[in-house]
Amino acid sequence: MAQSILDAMSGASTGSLVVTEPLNYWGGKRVKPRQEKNAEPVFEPATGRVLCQLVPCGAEEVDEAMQSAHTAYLTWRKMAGMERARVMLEAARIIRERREKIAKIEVINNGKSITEALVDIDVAWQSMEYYAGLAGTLSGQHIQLPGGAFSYTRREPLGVCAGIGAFNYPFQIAVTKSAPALACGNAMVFKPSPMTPVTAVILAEIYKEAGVPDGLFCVVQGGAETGTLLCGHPTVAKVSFTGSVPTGKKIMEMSAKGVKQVTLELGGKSPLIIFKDCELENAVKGALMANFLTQGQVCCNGTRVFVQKEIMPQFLEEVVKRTKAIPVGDPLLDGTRMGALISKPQLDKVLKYVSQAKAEGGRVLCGGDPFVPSDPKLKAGYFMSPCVLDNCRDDMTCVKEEIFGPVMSVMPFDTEEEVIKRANNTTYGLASGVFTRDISRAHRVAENLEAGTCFINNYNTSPVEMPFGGYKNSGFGRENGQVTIEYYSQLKTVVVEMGNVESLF
Ligand SMILES: NC(=O)C1=CN([C@@H]2O[C@H](COP(=O)(O)OP(=O)(O)OC[C@H]3O[C@@H](n4cnc5c(N)ncnc54)[C@H](O)[C@@H]3O)[C@@H](O)[C@H]2O)C=CC1
Ligand SMILES: C[N+](C)(C)CCCC(=O)O
Repeated sequence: MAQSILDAMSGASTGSLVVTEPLNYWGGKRVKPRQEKNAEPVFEPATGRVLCQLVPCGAEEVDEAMQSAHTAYLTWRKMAGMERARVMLEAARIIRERREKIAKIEVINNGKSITEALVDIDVAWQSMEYYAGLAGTLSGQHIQLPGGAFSYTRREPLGVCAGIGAFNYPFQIAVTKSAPALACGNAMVFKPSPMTPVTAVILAEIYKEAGVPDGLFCVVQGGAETGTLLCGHPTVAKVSFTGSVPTGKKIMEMSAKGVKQVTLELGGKSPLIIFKDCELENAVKGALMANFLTQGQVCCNGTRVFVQKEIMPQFLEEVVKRTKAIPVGDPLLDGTRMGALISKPQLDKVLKYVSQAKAEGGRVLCGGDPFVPSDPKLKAGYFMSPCVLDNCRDDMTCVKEEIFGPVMSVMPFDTEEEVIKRANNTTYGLASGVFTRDISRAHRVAENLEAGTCFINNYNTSPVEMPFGGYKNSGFGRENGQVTIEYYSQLKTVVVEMGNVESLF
């Protein structure tokens, strides 16, 4: 059943898919929404056509999903880590087997190129394999106490966790949150972004096929209101959120009321520092990777590109040449490297940042305009040409605010000391990057940058083994890597007396 829905949907091409199957999932099956009168259209970014209807879940539906997740949790938490691992490895195998189909649907819903979506799905099954591998390793400590007494610690699950996702990596975010959660013995109720509701439910079906108890991974659809219901629900032990800083602050406030743990993966305005002793071609490639993946809608993008003055002309010439050569268009074509932005309002917002940059003294070296592909079916898609802005200053809006579009701002610098100060002059702290051939400088810069990640001589690589998360307003908690186990589990101390109780009373 689940596979036949996927097979049918993935037969589509750009401009032809209409999704009518229910997008909620709990109790081991897709669940029809109750409040059809609240339906809102979801658009295919490449064509501007309606892809499906989004019907937000209300309190009753969220409650049903929670109960279903809690029931599954009671079974799942009792299973040995190795048993959970076996189920998760099967889920990883199924994702891998269906990678092309899932990627295709992700592209139709999100607008990114198929080349990128395939990488996203590969990262998803790798994440599942990685946390399956860790599921059997959860363990505690044995502590010897006087008189033969001792204590030991147990790493236990938290319970039902809520996951709230952004639109830019819909399937991958659902896996990045649920894989470590499930490995630790938790259940998860996940709410995707209302703009990208289609692929999370495919993950739910894959988990079911792999053998998780019904309800272990539930999907509820909706926007801010449904998200609020999740954060306030008494069953929820932890909220893991990916999205913007303003929403992250609200999530934290709401979670505080129930003393729920939170992980916040928020936005950024990351610096990429290119020294004159770098290998220029790699630095240029790195700058493109730091700015143009997923049409620039990536939280950890290095959008403030600081280039040492002496190499500025060569850098600009090369970066502009390569940016102009990026093939923009139908995201399902193999040759396309940049697809459509997520929505019309997002496209308008990004274009406005470009005009404002011009008004504030920036110079557009290329792109920054709406792009209309020649294919008639793409005429109403949300495309723009990737943009390089020169002549930027630290006080310009395009340098201070997260644009979330394909816009690179370039600024000159003189010295290491100066550039570190300028790079850190932001409330964000998600990522950073440095290109240099001087290894002492590379590590010194990495140490001094206030960010959760520093890439040396590359940018935006994302192996699942390494922790990812923010400093400052970019959030806290980590995703990926071993450390995430700590964010999805809690420690119990068991104290064992071997002698008589020495009472003071
Ligand atoms: N650090 C990270 O890992 C990542 C961060 N982001 C950040 O996310 C932003 C873009 O994503 P968007 O989807 O536009 O962000 P957003 O903050 O508008 O929405 C994110 C999610 O929160 C939900 N939501 C909105 N208001 C809510 C509320 N009051 N209570 C509960 N849930 C609520 C939305 O429905 C959506 O599922 C950018 O700022 C970007 O930097 C995006 C991807 C990764
Ligand atoms: C996959 N990667 C590293 C390009 C981006 C991951 C963070 C995000 O979801 O925006």
